[in-house]
Amino acid sequence: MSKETLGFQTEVKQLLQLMIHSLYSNKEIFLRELVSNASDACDKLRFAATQHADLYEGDGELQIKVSFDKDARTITIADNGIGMSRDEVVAHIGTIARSGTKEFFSQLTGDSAKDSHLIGQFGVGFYSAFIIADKVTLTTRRAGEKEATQWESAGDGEYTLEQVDKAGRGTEIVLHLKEGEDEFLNDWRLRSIITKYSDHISLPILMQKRAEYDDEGKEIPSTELEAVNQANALWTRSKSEISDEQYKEFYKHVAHDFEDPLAWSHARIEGRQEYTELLFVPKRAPFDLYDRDRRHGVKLYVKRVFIMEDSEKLMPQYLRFVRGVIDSADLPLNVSREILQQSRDVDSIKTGCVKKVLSLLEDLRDNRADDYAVFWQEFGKVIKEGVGEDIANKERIAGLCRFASTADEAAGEVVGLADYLGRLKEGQDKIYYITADTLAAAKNSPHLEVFRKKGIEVLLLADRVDEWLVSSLNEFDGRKLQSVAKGELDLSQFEDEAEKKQQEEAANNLKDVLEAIKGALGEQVKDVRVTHRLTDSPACLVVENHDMSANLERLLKSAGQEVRSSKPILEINPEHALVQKLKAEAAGERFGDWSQLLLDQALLAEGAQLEDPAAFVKRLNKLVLA
Ligand SMILES: Nc1ncnc2c1ncn2[C@@H]1O[C@H](COP(=O)(O)OP(=O)(O)OP(=O)(O)O)[C@@H](O)[C@H]1O
Repeated sequence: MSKETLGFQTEVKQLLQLMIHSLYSNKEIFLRELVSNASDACDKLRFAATQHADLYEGDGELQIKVSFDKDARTITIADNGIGMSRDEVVAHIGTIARSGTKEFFSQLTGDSAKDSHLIGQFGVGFYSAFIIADKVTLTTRRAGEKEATQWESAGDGEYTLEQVDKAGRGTEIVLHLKEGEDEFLNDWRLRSIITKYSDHISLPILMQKRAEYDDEGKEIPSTELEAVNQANALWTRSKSEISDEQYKEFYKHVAHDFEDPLAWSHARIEGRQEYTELLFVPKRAPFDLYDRDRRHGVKLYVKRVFIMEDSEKLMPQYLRFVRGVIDSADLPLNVSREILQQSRDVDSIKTGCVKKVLSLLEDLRDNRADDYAVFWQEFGKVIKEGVGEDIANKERIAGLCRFASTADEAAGEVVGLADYLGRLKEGQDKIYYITADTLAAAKNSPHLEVFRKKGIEVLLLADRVDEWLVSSLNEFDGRKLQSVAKGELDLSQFEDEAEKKQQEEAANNLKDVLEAIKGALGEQVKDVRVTHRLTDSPACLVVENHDMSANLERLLKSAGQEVRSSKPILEINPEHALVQKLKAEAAGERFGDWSQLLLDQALLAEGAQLEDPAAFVKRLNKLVLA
């Protein structure tokens, strides 16, 4: 087949530009990325060969070779891993086959200073070659196939594809260096980059042996190769032999991340199941955190043979940001996805690893508050999913959660449930919260008025996932969670006799008016009653304890779900001037309008949309002008 020219996907062009700008000051990472890909390709071959040993084709020793040619001004990275077929080259190199990519790139502003941090969320990979090269030639032969494919591009929007001959399987990448990048045509420089970033790779990374000198000081060039790295899998070494730097570099390799991790846990577990886990918490959420098809999770190895990546079997959804490896000593090597789905052994590994991650996060929470704040900012909403998802660990996960609160509102700090319990008022036996669709709506909700007055703290829940969280968490540390917008409010333990008496009288005085309002509003409300929740507002809405909150109802409706509305109860503030006015107008012709206004403003205050806003405006104007 003759040479064909194809165009890059638009996003690839954008990625290349972004990368060259944002990574120029750290350009040596191209080698880490290419070596990392080569090592993944060898891992894949090793696994494929557990089923088809002939894939090794007499070239059994997996390795990566790095070389350079001063005269040609090229650097070559070659592996004898799985290689790629022509179709795979088109699919993987020249296209970014990740859903959400378009949306991600639409966030770019074109201002490289502003955009440069975004590259970290995306990962750099193969294209990082173009930071230092103005032409890249990739030649690859898929294991088990005869034909090889050559891909070549100057990174300017197009690439060529050609069928070629290649001696062995695997991939060879030749970088033709840009003007001014000659510092990389240097044995010492390349070796030190490999040691810095890729020492932990479990395969040997080979380079030509250093030149020796004869007695007369003449160079004897050697054609022998030697390993530049330690070439044993990092997680198999003992903790005391691994430096923080090495852990960080290993993380960047497994996670394809660009930044250091926030924390990690490394342990060898013995007992019913024997395995090693090395798990990392990233510092930043990837752009596709909420994408169901996202890739890159925890990698499963069996006796150091890579089996697969990104298995939900190894980490629950709410810990989907965790990266790293689990290496089992007991699972069979030819374990398939299907077997994994049902394996009890895998379940017990997962249970153990989840506990490790939770301990790691608790440690972060208790001992590294600033880092925990970073973590919470990035992954808090995902962790909250865990309260509903992981019943066995519900209480621990709830203990990790942070919420906005009415305590110290000015500081805008988020608080944990344990902090809340530590500040309970004398006689308080519940954890109070309010849900709303924005923090502002929660904060300004009329339901909080009496709590503010009495100095009782209320948690302000405004994340979508919060409704799910509170529906799964009835209590924490033995204390019930109670919505301030649900049920009859009983704060009698905080009230003195005089207050109680006054409330009773107020309710008695308004008895007839309550009935009249109820009559005027008809089917719109379940009941109308006097409240002690309010100090400043005339009215608010509540639902019964077992009913769905109005906020959840709105969330479900906006997600297109059909929900049976639960009728609210209108509670009115006997002290408020508007209510007093209503009482005075009880027999008047405007009573119906006043009642409707009371209901409508209570709805607006909790963030609801009126069914007939125009009628509301008309009614309001009529009453104002009367
Ligand atoms: N040396 C190689 N041998 C075989 N396949 C490779 C090789 N290098 C890259 N690939 C294929 O190309 C794909 C894209 O590589 P690229 O480095 O762009 O992204 P990645 O490594 O998958 O992820 P990230 O973008 O997060 O780094 C890889 O997933 C792999 O399928």
